[in-house]
Amino acid sequence: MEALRVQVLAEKGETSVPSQYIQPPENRPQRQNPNPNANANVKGVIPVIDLSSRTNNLLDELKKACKEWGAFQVINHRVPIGLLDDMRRVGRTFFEERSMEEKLRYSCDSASPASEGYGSRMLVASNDTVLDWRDYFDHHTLPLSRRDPSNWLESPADYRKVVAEYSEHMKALAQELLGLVSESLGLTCQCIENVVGEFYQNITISYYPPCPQPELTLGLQSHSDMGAITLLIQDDVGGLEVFNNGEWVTVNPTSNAICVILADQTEIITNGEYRSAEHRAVTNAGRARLSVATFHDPAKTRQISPAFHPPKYRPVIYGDYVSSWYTKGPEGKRNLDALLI
Ligand SMILES: O=C(O)CCC(=O)C(=O)O
Ligand SMILES: [Fe+2]
Repeated sequence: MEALRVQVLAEKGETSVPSQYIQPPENRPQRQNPNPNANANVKGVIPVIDLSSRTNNLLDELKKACKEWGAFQVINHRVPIGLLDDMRRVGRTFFEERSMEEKLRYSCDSASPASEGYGSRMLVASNDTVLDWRDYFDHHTLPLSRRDPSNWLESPADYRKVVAEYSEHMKALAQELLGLVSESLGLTCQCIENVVGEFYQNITISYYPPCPQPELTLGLQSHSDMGAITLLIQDDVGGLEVFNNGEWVTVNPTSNAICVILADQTEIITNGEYRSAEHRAVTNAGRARLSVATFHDPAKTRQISPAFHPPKYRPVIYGDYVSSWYTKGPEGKRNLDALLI
């Protein structure tokens, strides 16, 4: 069980998924509307923000996106597109070009949550949670004191260099975005970053093998991210969905865009002015999908509290928040709601 990876199941060529992967009916993805245009009229489209437009409009657009969605895509973000492609390329070689024996040498410690390496289960705790149709490789990238590139792949030859460069660019973009988010609320540019403190950054490559029963499964169950801000890139397959206005809306895969997902600590710091985005990944029967999520979190010892008065959330030590998330599971947003005053 420990070593079980979704990719192994997928490669067996079964026509049905094991029962642990079957979602209860209320969580199953809706069947796609056969007419995509009909969908577009009803559903919103996740906002796309051009970061090169340094006008007042930018802050207005950002404010609207954060308020209505808690997620948006950015373009013209100054992260080299070649680096996004490189990150996808080196990540894909791990899943598609290494033998299972080789891959398992990088297994994460399944007994401790969020440990670095190759894994499949987001949660350690209970036996009765439905499993995600996903494998992943997690890298601890920042602060440098927790970075040990010897835990990362050695090949392709540029793997570690790409991850290190990608980490740096994502950190800079996360800082820029938290600055803009702060300003859009009339706070000083540094405000949110000052509450978060030094970034604890993880880069997680997720790999969703084709699934024989996509209508019964989820690649990743509905959740909001725990930390401050997540920056995500995906390939051209698509599968990331954001919950908005009672509906699950697909984030269009755009190879040069970066998807920004506000996470729970940003909701607390903004005193609920901006909500963290509930999102999930759906599977498909045809093609494997790859995404790379870069999480920016506070230190476990950091106390997070709202930057506005009167506060609507109780202060929380980030490490306590994480423990409760791993114990209770991410379903809905009950960890965050528990802090509401
Ligand atoms: O693969 C995706 O698109 C979603 C990944 C994600 O939400 C996560 O790792 O927290
Ligand atoms: Fe997420």
